[in-house]
Amino acid sequence: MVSTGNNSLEDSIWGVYGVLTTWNTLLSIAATWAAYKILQAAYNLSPLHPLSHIPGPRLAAASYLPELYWDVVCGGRYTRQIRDMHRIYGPIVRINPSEVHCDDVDFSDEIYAVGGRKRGKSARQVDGLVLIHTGFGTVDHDLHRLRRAPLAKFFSRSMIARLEPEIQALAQTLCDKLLAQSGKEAFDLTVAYSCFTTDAISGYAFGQSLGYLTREGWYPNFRNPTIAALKLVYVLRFLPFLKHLASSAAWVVDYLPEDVGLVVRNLQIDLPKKIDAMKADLNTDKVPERPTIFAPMLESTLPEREQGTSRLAKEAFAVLSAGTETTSWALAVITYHLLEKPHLLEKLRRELLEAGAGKESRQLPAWTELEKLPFLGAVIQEGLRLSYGVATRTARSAPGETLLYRGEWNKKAIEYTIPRGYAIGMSAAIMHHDEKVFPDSHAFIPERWLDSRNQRRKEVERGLFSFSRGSRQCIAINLAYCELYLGLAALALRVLPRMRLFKTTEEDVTWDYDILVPMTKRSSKDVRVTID
Ligand code: HEM
Repeated sequence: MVSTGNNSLEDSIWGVYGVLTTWNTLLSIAATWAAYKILQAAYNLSPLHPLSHIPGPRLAAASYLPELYWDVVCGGRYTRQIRDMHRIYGPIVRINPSEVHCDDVDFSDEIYAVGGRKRGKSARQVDGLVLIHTGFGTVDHDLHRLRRAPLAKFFSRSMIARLEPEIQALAQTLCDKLLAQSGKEAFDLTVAYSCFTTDAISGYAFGQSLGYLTREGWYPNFRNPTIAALKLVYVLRFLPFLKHLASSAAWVVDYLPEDVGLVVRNLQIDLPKKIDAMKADLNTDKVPERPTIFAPMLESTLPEREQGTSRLAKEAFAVLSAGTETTSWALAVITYHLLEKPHLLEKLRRELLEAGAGKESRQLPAWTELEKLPFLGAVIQEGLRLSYGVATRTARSAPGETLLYRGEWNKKAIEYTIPRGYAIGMSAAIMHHDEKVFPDSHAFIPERWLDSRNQRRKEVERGLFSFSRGSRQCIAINLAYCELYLGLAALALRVLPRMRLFKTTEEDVTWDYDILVPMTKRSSKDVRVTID
């Protein structure tokens, strides 16, 4: 059909009209959204808001923009801003429209309470985690208790004591592998330690270790993919729907970079397979060769909806990722300082030798004996302090109580109420530099943990926040200490005297930004060493 001139003019007018209408609609939506946000910001700033009495920057009280800017645009730098806010506004500050931050260790037992006092997690904090439906990622107090109970038994002191021979053996394998680098080029020690901690937790939790220490070289390992996943935390906090894309990644696992593929394969393929096999074994009463983390979850009184394969796989994966980076980074920080200050290493070795450990011996004193050594314990505490564990704030909310803070600021008494349900948190990266508790806080000084009788100083111990506190503190403190005591003792006796730092300075172990865990300057190449 041939169109007339009138028709094409009419089409053009309708076309322009269509475009204008679409633009108008989009503009109206944008204007409505902007008006809504302005009204919301006005409410956040008004005396009507339940947090209006808490001091802090006005922009942070009005909107999440400062947090978005520092954590997403600048990459994990809001904790530093929060630290600076405390210097201006005091120990209690409002850091965003719905959250308060505290910098007073004396209030920590109220925020991280135990003994039947309910503590939820902040929903915004959990939104950044891919590991939804895990204990770690659970907002509600009661549901968290239900999910944590079977795991807590698995990580009890008596269970970990039974694991000691295995950790001893792994510590020696780590030393063998490090010594085999003798005369070779420099390598990344952080990655080597991560292979040790990954083998320990994977062997214990899944019945079969990932075997990174017995493989040639240090790659692939679990550190790189864990860091890659954690880098998304702040983006997901602002765009939480994106985390659901992760569930489709199993389809493309063969095309992903090797280390990212490793995470996806574990989470989406290998762990669900193990769980299904374990479920089948339980149905046939087959006794597993050794306990795994799945047995207590499947045999517990968890309701059936909590025992789905996908949820259990995520829970197991959370344990794997929480158990590797924290402990290995603490070991790396300790190693750096011992190599940088040889008199501390000498002192530590002397203590170990006096306790009966042989110079080149592969047999260490028992974990319980090592725990009695004051200087070894002090070195570990100081390493935990300067490695922070989780550097970012870990907020809690009290759904059933209003919290009352009483303290002092600028020599005046202050008092604030934190209304029920509102998140309030503390950050290890800030607390561990409280100069009142840890004078010269950036320096590595193990002696600060000991008094003149070589006993631990209680007031200093109270300042350590590495494992968090209360009902949601780290579930695997026993395992972490077991790895640190045995790993460090073996290293100090057999490897550290032959280890040299390579192009590594204090900057390479100093917190610069965070992605839950602390990160050093982006240009850093981690702790690199050679072996004589
Ligand atoms: C130096 C070593 C470690 C440090 C500093 C550390 C630190 C922490 C912190 C601060 C939390 C609380 C996080 C929050 O409040 O959101 C936590 C929770 C947790 N950690 Fe650790 N951790 C360490 C080792 C381990 C190990 C070896 C494992 C694994 C076996 C592990 C498994 C977990 C789990 C499962 C949770 C969640 C507990 C819950 O929500 O109930 N951690 N850890």
